[in-house]
Amino acid sequence: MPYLADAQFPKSLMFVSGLELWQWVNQAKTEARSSDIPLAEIDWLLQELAGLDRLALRLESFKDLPKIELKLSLSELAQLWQRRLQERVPVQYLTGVAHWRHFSLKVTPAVLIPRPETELLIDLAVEAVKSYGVNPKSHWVDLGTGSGAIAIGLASALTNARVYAVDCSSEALAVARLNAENLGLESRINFYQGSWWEPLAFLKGRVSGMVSNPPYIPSSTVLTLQPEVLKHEPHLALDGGFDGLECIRHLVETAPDYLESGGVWLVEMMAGQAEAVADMLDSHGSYCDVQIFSDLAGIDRFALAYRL
Ligand SMILES: C[S@@+](CC[C@H](N)C(=O)[O-])C[C@H]1O[C@@H](n2cnc3c(N)ncnc32)[C@H](O)[C@@H]1O
Repeated sequence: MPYLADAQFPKSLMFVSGLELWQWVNQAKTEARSSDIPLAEIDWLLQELAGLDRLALRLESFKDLPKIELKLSLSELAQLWQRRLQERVPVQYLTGVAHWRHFSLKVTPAVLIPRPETELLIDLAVEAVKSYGVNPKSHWVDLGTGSGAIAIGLASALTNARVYAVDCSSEALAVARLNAENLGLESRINFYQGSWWEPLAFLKGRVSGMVSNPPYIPSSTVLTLQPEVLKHEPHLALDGGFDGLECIRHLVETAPDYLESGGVWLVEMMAGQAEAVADMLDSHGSYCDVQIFSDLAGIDRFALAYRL
């Protein structure tokens, strides 16, 4: 069976009894425990595919329902679950949906599954606008947009901004465009295929904010990642070259040509990279007020600076 996201949903929905589904859930929980997969992932599957809410899943109250609508048959659900167990396919690729901030985003294996820590980039951008008087109205860019998560977050939070989203992958851009359309934000975001700033020459000197979650994992570390990431997420989204910093270094070098004075440079990075990134920004000569912010786990995760 392909990813659910690739499959056509059947024209008529499938029905199972609450008891049948509950029995399947119990078996799936046993399998999850022995495969070291969080039990919450079964809930995610059923929230998407059976329309059950978290409370019904936690209290198992769905067990008493005479019939539950599924988006696929019970045997297809079991097949999807086997792909999770055996091939270690992330559940978001199986359902085709990832929840990020208050958005439901389509995801396919062409895009990185947007991570919870990345959500904070939007708050940092909003804070920069409020506290440092960065222009909220003009041009903001999301370089390496993937699913479009950051561009969508910026367009939604900075209601007067125009957002320019770039990715070198045409497949990723197709997903990002669809997400923007589904959320009614397509008129606020322009999408470009190309490498980093290269398609945005017309914005030189006029950008208020650059936000990016570039590939930042050292090439040799990529090969050691858990199978969910290594086997299923796009390497183009992960591999940051020999020291993991190749893309970030490029963004430090190139952004000054595009940012207006006072414009913000904001990037996500990996644990252990903060000092090197702060040094690059400090020693470049085009930035001021270099700051490092941590994520909710206390890891130094974001670097922010302003164009002099
Ligand atoms: C870590 S992912 C981030 C995706 C998304 N912004 C997010 O935060 O979930 C990095 C993205 O950068 C893109 N990318 C890699 N090299 C690039 C390049 N030279 N120019 C533009 N985008 C690039 C990848 O295709 C991928 O979508």
